[in-house]
Amino acid sequence: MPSLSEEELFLTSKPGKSKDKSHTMHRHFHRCFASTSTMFLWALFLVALTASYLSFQSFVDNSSKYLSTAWGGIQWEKQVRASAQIHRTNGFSVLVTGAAGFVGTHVSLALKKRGDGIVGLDNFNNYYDPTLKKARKSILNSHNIFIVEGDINDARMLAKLFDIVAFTHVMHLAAQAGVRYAMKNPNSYVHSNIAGLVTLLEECKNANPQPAIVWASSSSVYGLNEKVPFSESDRTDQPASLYAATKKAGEEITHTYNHIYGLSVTGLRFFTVYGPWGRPDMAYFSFTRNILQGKPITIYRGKNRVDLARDFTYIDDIVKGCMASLDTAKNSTGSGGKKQGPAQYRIFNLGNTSPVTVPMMVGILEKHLKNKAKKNFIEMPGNGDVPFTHANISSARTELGYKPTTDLQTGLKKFVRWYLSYSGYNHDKFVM
Ligand SMILES: O=C(O)[C@H]1O[C@H](OP(=O)(O)OP(=O)(O)OC[C@H]2O[C@@H](n3ccc(=O)[nH]c3=O)[C@H](O)[C@@H]2O)[C@H](O)[C@@H](O)[C@H]1O
Repeated sequence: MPSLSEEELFLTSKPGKSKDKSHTMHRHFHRCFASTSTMFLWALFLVALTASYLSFQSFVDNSSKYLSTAWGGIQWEKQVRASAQIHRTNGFSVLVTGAAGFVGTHVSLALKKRGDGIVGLDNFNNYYDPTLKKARKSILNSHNIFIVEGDINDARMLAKLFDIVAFTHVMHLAAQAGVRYAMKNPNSYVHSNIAGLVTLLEECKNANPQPAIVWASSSSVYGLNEKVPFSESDRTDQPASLYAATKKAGEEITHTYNHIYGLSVTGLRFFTVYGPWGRPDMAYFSFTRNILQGKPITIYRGKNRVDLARDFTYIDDIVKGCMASLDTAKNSTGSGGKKQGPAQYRIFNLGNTSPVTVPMMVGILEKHLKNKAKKNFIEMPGNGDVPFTHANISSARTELGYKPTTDLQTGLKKFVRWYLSYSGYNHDKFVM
């Protein structure tokens, strides 16, 4: 049986005029239906398009939930360029990652004050109160330093920055810090200290010219070592925390990029840095807050009630070490992602060389705060802490001219002055 055409399917047999009328009606109906079905197909197509867009978005969101999209556009590019402008002869143009962090803020200001160009980058995560990071950002902005809100895992954003500015240096300070928090949120350490580092190095290696890199490692890489003071040549293969392990991994990863791509790398092992605008998760900071609020503090002790000790290092000394590292960093040798010759690879301890016990640190705070602490002593939990740190700084002294000058008494006095002013305990204005 011959099959009926679509048109025929809609034509029922009615004689005469009525047939014609009905034919016309059916034609009209058919046209209507045909356009409805076209519309239906279009609607289906649009639904499918929207669905695939949404699922792509959710893929992007899921795979990069830390990434910010608060970048891009003509105005943004203008701000980046203006901030990177160099205002001294032979000055640098530096990308400072973690710029709204404790060390990042101080280093950015020091660079700006001497006429270097800086672009800051920070993801403003909530590891500790982002209000403090925003307050630091305001200070930086008031010194004409622009801070890009973004994550070092965002390769597109980094590529854009390197597109806009020929950075001479990268001061890489963005990291997941804190020794004990690594037990609560291990993935945040992998995200920032490993994945983020690799993403950043990939962009640095691709950049033309390649920047020289100075970055923050940590005294924690010495782990369970007992030989003191800690020297750069000592073993670093027995970390006590995941934080330490990721910093150690960072040293190996940067070495690889130095070896394969000719990136100039300087790793700085910071020793318990403290001072104004510091990190609220650190002991000296949280103890200060508790002492003022009349709350108890917990002081850890080692085996046989031995006091823990740290080579507390004042922020201004650390800044000098960072600046000297930038100043003495040789150019990277690669170009277009290819190594052209051997490049500089350095690691330095930046400590104070005079460890102080934690109870002594508390005593100094009590004096400056004119308040007694309510102390609870407990045995150090197995949470990644090490019993003591002590830096040998002879390498930094010889090669960087690094010479720490602030003892814990003086440094904590400055910190307390800042803290009282920042927290509104007094109206003494603290100027950076
Ligand atoms: O040099 C580093 O590489 C690291 O320095 C810093 O780590 P730490 O030296 O462990 O500083 P911090 O937490 O202030 O504890 C100080 C002392 O107080 C003790 N401590 C701590 C907390 C507490 O409640 N009680 C206590 O006794 C504690 O046991 C310790 O003995 C940075 O946080 C870290 O990011 C990294 O940069």
